[in-house]
Amino acid sequence: MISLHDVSKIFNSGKANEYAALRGITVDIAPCRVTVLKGPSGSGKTTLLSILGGMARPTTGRIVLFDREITSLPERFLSDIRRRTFGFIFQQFNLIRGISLLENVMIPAYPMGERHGLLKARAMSTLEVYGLAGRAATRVELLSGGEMQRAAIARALINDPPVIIADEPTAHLDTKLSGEFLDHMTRLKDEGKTIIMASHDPLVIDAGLVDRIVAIRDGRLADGAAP
Ligand SMILES: Nc1ncnc2c1ncn2[C@@H]1O[C@H](COP(=O)(O)OP(=O)(O)OP(=O)(O)O)[C@@H](O)[C@H]1O
Repeated sequence: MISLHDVSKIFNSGKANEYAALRGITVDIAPCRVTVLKGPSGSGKTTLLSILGGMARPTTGRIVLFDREITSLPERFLSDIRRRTFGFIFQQFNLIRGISLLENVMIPAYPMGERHGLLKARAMSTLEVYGLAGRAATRVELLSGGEMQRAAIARALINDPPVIIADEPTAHLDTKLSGEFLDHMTRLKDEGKTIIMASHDPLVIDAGLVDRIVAIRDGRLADGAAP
């Protein structure tokens, strides 16, 4: 469903500090499966996730999403595809402090132009699924760690994207919360979502829900990794 063909990402191209974060990556992400990008710090996992999720463009190579080449689409088309296709869960969750949980969850849907009342009702029912409806008006910085984690998942789901992308989602969670996070991902997988996570956490890598591990080292697929 997402195919990268010979993708590279060069930062600071042509300058003294030029750096090749990804080199010659060819990979196919299967639908309705859980794929984990595994590799040491600095190996290129976040860069690869950003390219898979349409948040960054490759320097060279091609991206095909649902049989459509999206490599060179103008930003306005790409951002529309990004919003409809992907839900993002960031390391440390990146919730916006100072505003309520409900507003945080609604933010990714604002550009879709839906009527405010409808969007609010949808956000509330998503919060209900995650046991957070009673906390909707609470500023996010007042939530517990577990609530923040569920809030981040709810926000990623607000546009009902087919693909969830999570960058080191358990890096700042204890074992119990990490297990709960994986339980949520298992349920989403059962609902047919495609899940792509970057992680070097053994709890994630060895989890039963993982269908495929893509190992990365120094910006390349590690030896033996099939596309
Ligand atoms: N905007 C940028 N400009 C220059 N170099 C960058 C930029 N973003 C990433 N890099 C470099 O590219 C390499 C890969 O970074 P990336 O964040 O993808 O690795 P990672 O595997 O996700 O690491 P971590 O597990 O520490 O998050 C690193 O050496 C990083 O310093």
